[in-house]
Amino acid sequence: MQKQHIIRNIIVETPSKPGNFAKVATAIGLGEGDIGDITTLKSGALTTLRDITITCKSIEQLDQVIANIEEIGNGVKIHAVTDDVLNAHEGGKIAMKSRLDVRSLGDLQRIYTPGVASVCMEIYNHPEKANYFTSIGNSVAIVTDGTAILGLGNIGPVAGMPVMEGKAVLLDQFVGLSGIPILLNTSDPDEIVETVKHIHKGFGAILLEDIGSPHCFEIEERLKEELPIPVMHDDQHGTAVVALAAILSACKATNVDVKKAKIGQIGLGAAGLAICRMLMAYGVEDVYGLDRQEEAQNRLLKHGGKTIGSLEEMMETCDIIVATTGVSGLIKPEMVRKGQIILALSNPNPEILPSEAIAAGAAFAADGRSVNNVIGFPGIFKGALDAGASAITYPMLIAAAQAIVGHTKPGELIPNPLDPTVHQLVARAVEEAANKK
Ligand SMILES: NC(=O)c1ccc[n+]([C@@H]2O[C@H](COP(=O)([O-])OP(=O)(O)OC[C@H]3O[C@@H](n4cnc5c(N)ncnc54)[C@H](O)[C@@H]3O)[C@@H](O)[C@H]2O)c1
Ligand SMILES: O=C(O)C[C@H](O)C(=O)O
Ligand SMILES: [Mg+2]
Repeated sequence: MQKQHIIRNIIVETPSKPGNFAKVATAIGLGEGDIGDITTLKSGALTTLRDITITCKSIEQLDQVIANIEEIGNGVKIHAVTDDVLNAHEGGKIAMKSRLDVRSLGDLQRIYTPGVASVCMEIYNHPEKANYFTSIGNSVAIVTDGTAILGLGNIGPVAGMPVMEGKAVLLDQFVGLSGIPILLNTSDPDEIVETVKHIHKGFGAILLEDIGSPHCFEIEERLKEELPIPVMHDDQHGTAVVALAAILSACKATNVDVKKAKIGQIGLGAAGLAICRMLMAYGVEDVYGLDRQEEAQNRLLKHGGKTIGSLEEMMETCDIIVATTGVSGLIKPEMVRKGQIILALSNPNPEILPSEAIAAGAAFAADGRSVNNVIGFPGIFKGALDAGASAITYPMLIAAAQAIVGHTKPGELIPNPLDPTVHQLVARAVEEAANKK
């Protein structure tokens, strides 16, 4: 099991004189806490109250940070230490809400009975009208069996629900789609395929999330074949789109021809195999893969990739390294080659911290927080639904990656996911690519 990040909010009062906040920041830094958002809650003549978000690697480190701040004295006081991450999850992050108000009898008759019967019959007689007169075309089922929740492993679908709710929040806020988590009490491929087939009619598309390998491959393939709506396993193809985009941006910045570069993928599970397949579909000639499981390596060979003997050999051979193993700290700084591009994408902790990789000589380095499928999946689903596509194809995924690259600032690997334009651009590119077929 992975070690966790401890995120806490410290409410600190300081005398309203220059330099006092600097003392608090130094105390946090000396305890190796990482400062995030800072909100001034009160700015009085005598004292100032701030809410400071900090991230620590352990509870012991958090205790050290708190002790450091308390030691400052001279009017610097901690009022509270709160767990805002946990608080934000109270009651869950999503809710099914009505878009219409029911205020009068007329509303009731229009929205519900008897009015609704005529809409039912309209759809019965013209099934395609369900797209206009229901929310189906705007709804995405977020399906998990809980077998590969982030890099936390098989913690089950209920423990994975906060991730599924998170994906729903992102679909809503970035592209206006309704994401509805479906938690499966089975990880048997036959049962999953059967269940999704039975419930698909209520959805415009199916997003498979955090389903472990190798069963995720069979499940996605079968559902794609058997359902008339888009199905995409986000950990495979959403991740592959974003990894391709980051690689293209890094190559642009370093004048490297991506198709001629040697690219090494460590971890050939859901994300890793899809990244290799995406790179090969883009035209990269030398894609090398490494996994501790032989069957995962064989899968890559079947898809036309190459394997390599060891982690050390891969780090020596390849110009670009992508890692999706779920193993924090797997890549040691001494393995990094000067000028390498390193994407250590495992969440919640990367195979090597970007700062360590850069200090060890990498030209570009990023982790799974910045190179994250959040940049891809909302626009991919929106574009596919807007196009009325029955499937999500490689040309649509490559168009998504190119839209991301087109919106990336020089010197950066990936755009800011909070920039709403990027999701609109991805959606438009995917829709256009779908319509080209
Ligand atoms: N940044 C993103 O957007 C993003 C998206 C998807 C997945 N991920 C991360 O990628 C990681 C893997 O996710 P997944 O869904 O592919 O899981 P997975 O279980 O399908 O794949 C992990 C693979 O890594 C291999 N592996 C483990 N330790 C290894 C080692 N020491 N050397 C070589 N191979 C090793 C395993 O055998 C397995 O095949 C997770 O941490 C997840 O959070 C990140
Ligand atoms: O959920 C994320 O942050 C990205 C990805 O889907 C993952 O499983 O790590
Ligand atoms: Mg995931």
